[in-house]
Amino acid sequence: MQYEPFSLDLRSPLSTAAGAISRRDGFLVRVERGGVVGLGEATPLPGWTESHEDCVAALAAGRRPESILGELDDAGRPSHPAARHGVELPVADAAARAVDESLAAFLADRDPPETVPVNATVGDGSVDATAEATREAVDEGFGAIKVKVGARDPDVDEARLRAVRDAAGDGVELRADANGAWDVGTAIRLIDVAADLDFAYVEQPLGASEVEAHADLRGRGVEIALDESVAALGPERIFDADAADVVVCKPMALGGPIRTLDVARRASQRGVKSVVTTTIDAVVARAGAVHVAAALPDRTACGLATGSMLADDLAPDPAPVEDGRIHVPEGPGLAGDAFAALRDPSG
Ligand SMILES: O=C(O)CCC(=O)c1ccccc1C(=O)O
Ligand SMILES: [Mg+2]
Repeated sequence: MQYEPFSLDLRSPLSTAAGAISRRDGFLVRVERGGVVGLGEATPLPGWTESHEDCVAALAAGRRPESILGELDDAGRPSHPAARHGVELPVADAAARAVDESLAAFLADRDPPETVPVNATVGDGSVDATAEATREAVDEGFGAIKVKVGARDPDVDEARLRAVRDAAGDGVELRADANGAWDVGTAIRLIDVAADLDFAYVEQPLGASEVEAHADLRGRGVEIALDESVAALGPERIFDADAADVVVCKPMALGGPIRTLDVARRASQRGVKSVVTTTIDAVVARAGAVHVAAALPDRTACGLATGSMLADDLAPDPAPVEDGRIHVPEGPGLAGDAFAALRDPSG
């Protein structure tokens, strides 16, 4: 196993209620299996994964991939999800390449679709900037748009939600992500506005640990999606409390593509929908997440249109967004020969 660090700036910071994300520091990982080099990526984001420091320590030189895969916490969840993702992805990539299948086909129970629908991500901004970003997303062909809320006064967020629906028109699926910023009173108020505007879901209205309170917010005419809660407490806790209509599944936070698909399958068995998203990852992890989305048991727009947020990347994107959809790379593995230069250990 080899890993090398990278650092990528965002074109402009993504402003959220949990702070702005302006740079992504991670690791490109290579694992060789039976003469086949698999590619992976570990890009930690505190709040969803271990710290950068803990990720480095988990990947530290000389560690065997198997030991990283097996490192679990008391609840049986990966203790270093980003590092684990950095190992599980190349192992899966190499295995898929060895049998000449795309990663999606290798992971899925059935033939994966050729494309997956994705949502545009509109960061926090003024009412005008939010409306403008929404119009741009509609013009680009997105059929689903997620807007970040919770960073501003609730009156302003209410105006922003109305501006998004106005700018998007009736046919577009809308989502709002508060990143845990609201108290129960504010959440009820904004959830009722979102329901009135026919939003599909509100993501993480309350703090990550507030499982029961989230359960109480369901059934108000807009679905409740959980993201930080899934990363912090694990999916079982969410399922057991009936706390979510939708679980946000970030492969980087859940410990890899196979783990993520396992969570999505368990969700589906419980009637809970899954949405696969990135933590604004580089191109290798994004491609991995596209394959996971293609292998999902149900079809919902995923939060994978994050590549354009980066000013630079590790390689050209083999899975760009077109008309609100991403074409799933044909393979073998992650992206056929598209990542050949990254696979070369001397490069
Ligand atoms: O889901 C999306 O549309 C994009 C991904 C996204 O919003 C995100 C990106 C980095 C960290 C956290 C989040 C989040 O969903 O809260
Ligand atoms: Mg979120």
